[in-house]
Amino acid sequence: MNRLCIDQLSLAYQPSVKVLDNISLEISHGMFGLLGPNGAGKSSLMKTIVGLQHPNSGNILFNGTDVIKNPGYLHKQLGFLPQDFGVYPGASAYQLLQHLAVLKGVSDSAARKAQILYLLDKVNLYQARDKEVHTFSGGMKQRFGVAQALLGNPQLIIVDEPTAGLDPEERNRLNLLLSDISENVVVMLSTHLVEDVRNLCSQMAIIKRGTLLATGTPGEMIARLNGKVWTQQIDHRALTHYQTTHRLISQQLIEKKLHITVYSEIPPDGFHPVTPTLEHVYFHTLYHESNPAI
Ligand SMILES: Nc1ncnc2c1ncn2[C@@H]1O[C@H](COP(=O)(O)OP(=O)(O)OP(=O)(O)O)[C@@H](O)[C@H]1O
Repeated sequence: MNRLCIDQLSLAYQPSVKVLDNISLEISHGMFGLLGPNGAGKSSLMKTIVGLQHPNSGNILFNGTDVIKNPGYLHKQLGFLPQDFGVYPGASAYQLLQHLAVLKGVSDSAARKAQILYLLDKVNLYQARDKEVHTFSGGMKQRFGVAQALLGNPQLIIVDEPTAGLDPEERNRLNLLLSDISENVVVMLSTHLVEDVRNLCSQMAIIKRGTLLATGTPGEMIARLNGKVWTQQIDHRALTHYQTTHRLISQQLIEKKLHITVYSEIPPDGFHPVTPTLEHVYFHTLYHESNPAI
């Protein structure tokens, strides 16, 4: 079984500005979802794991081997899709994958060809295999990026917002592919789509300003909110009042009427209970777990 252990990892791009602050995570095979708002440190964590950033302190072990000291050990087993994935002009999808597969050590030419065609089919680019990648649409480039990350049967796959910019059909296709692959390998993905984490991930973490706020299985994290989420339709002029007197999780307009959802351990006056969702967990964690003032 593959296992990634991150132990007390800290990173600062500039002295005294910590982008990752003492992060510890134990991740086994399956899909691991990393949720957090813009600037939380998701990409920085991923870049540090793959060796593109050197941490200020802490350890990263993959299957027991220290990958900060032995980056070569991880690179042989790693597939990575960065957020800003660039491509060389002039090369077709097939040629570029061929080149990248050789770099990844897929030395048998028949196996290499079979794997490239399989992946092109899986990411729905088989018909476009002879087109130059730099002419692809944003969504096609993203799908190409996922294909290159899967070359060479990696044991650790790290994908930074893999479905960003994809239409719903392509998003589903990629999610299914990643889910299939994650049966035996570790797939870490960052996303802003709470729904994707709920549907796909067996483990997850929420980070904010470089700090780990919560980790667990989506089911466990939702269960912790059972009986503690309440909703009510309110007059929009009363919103400020509720913001100061209740732990607001979300506000939503439904047919032009303002509905608020709050966290409370006892039934608040005028509210009725709702079944908690991962979105409630996410916003409750972001707004209240790091600042349980009210
Ligand atoms: N190379 C860098 N030099 C200096 N600061 C950086 C660098 N890269 C990221 N940062 C800062 O580190 C913090 C975390 O950024 P990061 O890109 O890791 O967040 P993120 O959670 O991936 O955000 P997003 O969801 O917007 O992609 C931000 O404040 C960002 O400005």
